[in-house]
Amino acid sequence: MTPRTLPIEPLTPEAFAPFGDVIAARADAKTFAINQGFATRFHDLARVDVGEEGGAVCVSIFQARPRSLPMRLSIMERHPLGSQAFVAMSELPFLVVVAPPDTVLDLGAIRCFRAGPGQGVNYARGVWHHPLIALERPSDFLVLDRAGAAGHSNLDEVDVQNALLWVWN
Ligand SMILES: NC(=O)N[C@@H](O)C(=O)O
Ligand code: NI
Repeated sequence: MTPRTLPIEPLTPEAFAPFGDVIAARADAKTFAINQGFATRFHDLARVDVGEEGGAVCVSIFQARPRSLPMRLSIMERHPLGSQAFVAMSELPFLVVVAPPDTVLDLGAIRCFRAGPGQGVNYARGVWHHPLIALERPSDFLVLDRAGAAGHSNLDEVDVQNALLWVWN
């Protein structure tokens, strides 16, 4: 395999649309002034899709340790029964590595986005992604994904170390 470095793309709703939603105070969001004008609601930003096979929304915090760059991708995973959202609770950037939700991972279709301060992502159900890639310092993430009955596997994984896919800073 020839080593390949993935370009790091800016995270925009349009570019990320094949993989899910960008969770942010987006310019294209439907907004409402609420709470007597003391807040603005950026409405309905992401599709939380966890109902397959009796699933329910699960709200968690991931305390993530930063990865060091350059980094070779190790694994790609997907959750066939539910979406998964990550919203940084710090002002730090993080990397989002994704591929389309085909049953078989397409190594050539893997893309890397950089989520900036104030941005989060919601992986649509079945979208391939690398496990959370936090940067710079330990940081917390709010995570919304699927809680389901035992015995319903919601995780497909592929070891991609031999694909020699790298992300640099
Ligand atoms: N293991 C776990 O819950 N996290 C992964 O699904 C991930 O995408 O980081
Ligand atoms: Ni995941």
